[in-house]
Amino acid sequence: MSAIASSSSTSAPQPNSGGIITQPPPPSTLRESRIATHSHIKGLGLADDGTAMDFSQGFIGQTLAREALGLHLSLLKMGRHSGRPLLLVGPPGTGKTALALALSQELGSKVPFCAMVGSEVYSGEVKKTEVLGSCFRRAIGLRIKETKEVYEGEVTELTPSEAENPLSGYGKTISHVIVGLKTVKGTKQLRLDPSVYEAIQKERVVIGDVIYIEANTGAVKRVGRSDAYASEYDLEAEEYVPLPKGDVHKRKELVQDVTLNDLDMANAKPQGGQDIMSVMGQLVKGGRTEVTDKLRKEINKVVDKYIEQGVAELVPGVLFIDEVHMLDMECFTYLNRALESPMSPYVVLASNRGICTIRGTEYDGILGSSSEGIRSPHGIPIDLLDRCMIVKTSLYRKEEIKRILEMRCKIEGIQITGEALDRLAEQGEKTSLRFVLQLLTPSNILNKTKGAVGAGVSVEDVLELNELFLDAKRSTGILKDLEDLENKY
Ligand SMILES: Nc1ncnc2c1ncn2[C@@H]1O[C@H](COP(=O)(O)OP(=O)(O)OP(=O)(O)O)[C@@H](O)[C@H]1O
Repeated sequence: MSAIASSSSTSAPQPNSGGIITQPPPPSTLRESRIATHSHIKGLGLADDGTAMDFSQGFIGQTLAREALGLHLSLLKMGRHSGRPLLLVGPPGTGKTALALALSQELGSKVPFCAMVGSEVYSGEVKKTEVLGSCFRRAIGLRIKETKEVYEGEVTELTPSEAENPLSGYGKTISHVIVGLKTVKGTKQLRLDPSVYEAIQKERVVIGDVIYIEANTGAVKRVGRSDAYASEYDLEAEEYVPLPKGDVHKRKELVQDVTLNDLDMANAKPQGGQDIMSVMGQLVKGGRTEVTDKLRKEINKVVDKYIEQGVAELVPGVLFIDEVHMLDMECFTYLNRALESPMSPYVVLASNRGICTIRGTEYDGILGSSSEGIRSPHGIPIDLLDRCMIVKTSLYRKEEIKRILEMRCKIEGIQITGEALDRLAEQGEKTSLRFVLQLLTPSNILNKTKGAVGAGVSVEDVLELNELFLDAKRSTGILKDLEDLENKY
């Protein structure tokens, strides 16, 4: 019988010998909503000599900006970003977000990437600097190598055992679960705590999967599907792994990629179960419920110790702040300080504004006096601007817009005629790339509702859409006309 059978292991992460929890919760860097529009971007599309290829990895045009980012990428890979943020400036819809994403893709999936929008810092509940702080920590990775005692093998049996619920008298609960594990060398049957069963379910483990269970925490990790099942389907996205060698119960070197924010969250949440005794226990032991500066400092100390001992390695990632002009003076002061910290990620800022007021510097004084505030390029204080490496993006030509539209049509499965594409590209040159990209899906719906059979979205559909939707320029024009009319009478 297993040693963990009797231990009160829980699926909640437990502290390790260093006193902090290193078991990663689901990655906190996942943000998909803003990424979908950039699904065609797969990288910067640079040749080996660093020059931008005409059309590669989903990127068209913007060659100078791509090459500049390529150079930054090399600096980053050499670990020499030296706290200088990169600032992307240019008109709306010229690919600043796309460039930042491409940079993160070039760095690979193991390097954390955290994207935020400047206005996200404003909330009634959380301090602005707190939001910024947690984003900074989301963008700093830690690769931890630990040798742990594990039970590893292919699952041959998974039998939960039910019992009467002792608390309510109604319904049933799981009293334990029997898991059979097989390796090349042998097999073992484990009798495990119900919380481990929860962890098994969370990982969606089924018979035939290769898993390991950490002996002292009960954490379960699904490695993949056993090789023996490889011929089950002709086409599958499953990752197949060989049957583990050695004993089921062994010591194994595990590599975990976590972010500092993951560690903060895992250590801030109360540990233990939901029953009354655990809750009381947490109160007595001072169970923490929020991430405080003190907790972060404690974690930093342990992380420093790990790095010194060679157990962990710091992986600085990328923090992307879009619409940076939305930050205010307090945030910029925080940014300046955070950039100088030795644990700073690579910061990429983006703004589509020209000279504008820095938020937080304007005021309505007493006795009716007011100040317009400090005006600065891109709404960024001069001292921070001075530190930035600035890269400019420029407007697209008709031909480039046409190719980007063509690519998006392919990805979204939209059929469109050559003339309609030409028309949209022409319009994009006069309005913006984003506007015409946004017209693609509605034009397809319009075309389908008409029941038109043929080559797809036509010029008529595009013209009809133009009556339904206005671009920014036309909308401003209409407002101006109205104003003139009002002034006349
Ligand atoms: N050079 C390019 N090649 C391919 N697609 C592009 C290119 N530039 C922009 N796009 C696409 O155009 C759309 C708008 O670009 P993006 O959101 O990156 O612009 P932005 O400069 O960040 O705009 P804003 O200033 O309004 O935030 C996205 O779908 C993006 O993927």
